[in-house]
Amino acid sequence: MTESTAPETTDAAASVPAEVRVAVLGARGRMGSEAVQAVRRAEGLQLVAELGREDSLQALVAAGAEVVVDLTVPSATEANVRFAVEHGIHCVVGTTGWDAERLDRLEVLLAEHPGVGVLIAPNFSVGAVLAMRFSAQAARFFESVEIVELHHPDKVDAPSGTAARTAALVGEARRAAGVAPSPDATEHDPAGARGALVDDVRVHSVRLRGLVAHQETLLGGVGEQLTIRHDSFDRISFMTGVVLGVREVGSHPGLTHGLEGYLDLGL
Ligand SMILES: NC(=O)C1=CN([C@@H]2O[C@H](COP(=O)(O)OP(=O)(O)OC[C@H]3O[C@@H](n4cnc5c(N)ncnc54)[C@H](O)[C@@H]3O)[C@@H](O)[C@H]2O)C=CC1
Ligand SMILES: O=C(O)C1=N[C@H](C(=O)O)C[C@H](O)C1
Repeated sequence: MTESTAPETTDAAASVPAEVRVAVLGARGRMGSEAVQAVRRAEGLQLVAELGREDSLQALVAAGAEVVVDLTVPSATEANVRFAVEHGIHCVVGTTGWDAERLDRLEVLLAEHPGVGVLIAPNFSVGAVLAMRFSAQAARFFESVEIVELHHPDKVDAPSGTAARTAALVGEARRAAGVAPSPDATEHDPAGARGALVDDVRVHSVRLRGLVAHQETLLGGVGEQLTIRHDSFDRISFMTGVVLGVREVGSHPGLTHGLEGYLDLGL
């Protein structure tokens, strides 16, 4: 654990714009270690704590964190966020596992703590956010839609949070437009070769050494196909979104689901 204690206010410090005090949870992981560097580089942000699995969440309070970035594991993220919200600390969450039930519980918690902001971002990359939005926009114009997500083999969850969110957005758009589920004559699939069904959309998960994070939305109509593909070749692609989230979350009380809540996509 690395942390610094909360500073005392002095008259001299009062004239200098305060830096946002940021803690990273999961700081030694693939994303967390990148986020630590991004926060260190970012103007106006001060890294006050880097916490790992063994560290007590009380260190967030001791360090005077104003914003916590959660990049841990699906089994830990809800308890982390609950602790932060209950202590008045804003949260920027990239960890997966935020299903509808968890989001509902979080909204109830946030209603009890007005003024605290939480961003749940299935993907911090601007390209991925756009790909999700484009997929939702296109969804009603095609008879068939399936999603293929491709990730590094050290990823512990499937389907990816991005794919689950894309499927939810696509499913919602198709239902709103009265479009039927994609046609599929499969009668016999004992091995589950047709993938997972998420919001009436088939999602296929590939795990392959050499990959980082990639996704295709395949949209099929009679005699044509549209493919919306996004590739993150490096985790640096997520850092603009992490820093934007940290800067914005304090100005957006309550729950924001998706980085697009802080972006003017003009769509
Ligand atoms: N929203 C986005 O743009 C992105 C989200 N992710 C998600 O972020 C999460 C982390 O991904 P990776 O960094 O690749 O995983 P990782 O396994 O490399 O890192 C997770 C880290 O969290 C630590 N950890 C586990 N429980 C903890 C706890 N209770 N408190 C503090 N630390 C704890 C682990 O020891 C590990 O160091 C995953 O859910 C992944 O899907 C990953 C990339 C981009
Ligand atoms: O584990 C990862 O690597 C990633 N996780 C997120 C997800 O599950 O969607 C975001 C991105 O795909 C990378």
